[in-house]
Amino acid sequence: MSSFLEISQLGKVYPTPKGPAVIVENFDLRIRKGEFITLIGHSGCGKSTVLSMVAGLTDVTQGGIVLAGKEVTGAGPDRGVVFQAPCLLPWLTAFENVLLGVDQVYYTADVAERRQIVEYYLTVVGLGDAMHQKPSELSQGMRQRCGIARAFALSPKMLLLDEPFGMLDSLTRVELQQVLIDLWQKDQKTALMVTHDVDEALFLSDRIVMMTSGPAATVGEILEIKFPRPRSRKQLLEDPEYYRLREELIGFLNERSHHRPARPAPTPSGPPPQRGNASAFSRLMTAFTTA
Ligand SMILES: Nc1ncnc2c1ncn2[C@@H]1O[C@H](COP(=O)(O)OP(=O)(O)OP(=O)(O)O)[C@@H](O)[C@H]1O
Repeated sequence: MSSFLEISQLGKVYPTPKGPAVIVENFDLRIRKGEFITLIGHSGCGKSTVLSMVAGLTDVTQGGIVLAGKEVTGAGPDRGVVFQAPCLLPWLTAFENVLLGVDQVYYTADVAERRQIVEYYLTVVGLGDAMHQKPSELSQGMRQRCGIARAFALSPKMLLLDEPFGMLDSLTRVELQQVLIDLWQKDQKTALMVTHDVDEALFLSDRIVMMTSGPAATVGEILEIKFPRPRSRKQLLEDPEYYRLREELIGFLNERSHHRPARPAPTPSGPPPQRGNASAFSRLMTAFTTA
């Protein structure tokens, strides 16, 4: 398979007062152009650390990352990052926040073209009527819509999303999953996203990468999600295959993620998962039935 992103033998060791903590070890993953990959695993296993190394925001201790044939050595506009909370500048409007990056990336385009790009993405994410409001005048969901618009407007080669819907209520979460996947499909982006939510992963992904629990977390299993696109949530929930895949994911998270050789390391194991998978499913079902 030809890879767009190649993560090879990736490792991360953090210095701690008790000595070096091996967080991620021998993490190998190849992602094709246009794929949507989610990373799932127990809280504290190292998902964000992997994403952050791909974003170039955290140094790599071992191994390497190659994006579109070029080694990742730091952050850059070829990777659009969306975090749980979209760091917007509070004194600028949503429009100006997105324009800030667009001005840098499309510096050869004229002003009207740049404004058109910003307006287009803010409208597509549903902020057409609120684009001239400041972050303090926007709801959490609207701010996250702005963060998504900003990431896509910069036309990155790859989208990196770290639990982008983690702070949203279930209805908004479901709405924004749809916004994200529609944009991803339209712009034909390659995406790597961290999530705790198995239903979110099943709805969005081409493949779900299950990470083993730390210390020294790595790729445990990879699940292929072959539901046709565009996906309808209703159809997924009526498909027995959905529940089989869901069982497999939960089974891995409950048991198999721990079944790896014990490795003495000075790091404490992470805290228990913040969101139970069963409750994530209930939230999704509630969102459906109340939508
Ligand atoms: N700068 C750092 N220095 C030392 N340890 C760190 C640092 N950053 C993260 N860690 C540790 O690395 C481990 C993995 O953290 P990370 O945030 O990548 O996990 P995660 O799987 O994304 O967690 P969650 O699902 O809770 O967001 C944790 O034990 C964390 O405490």
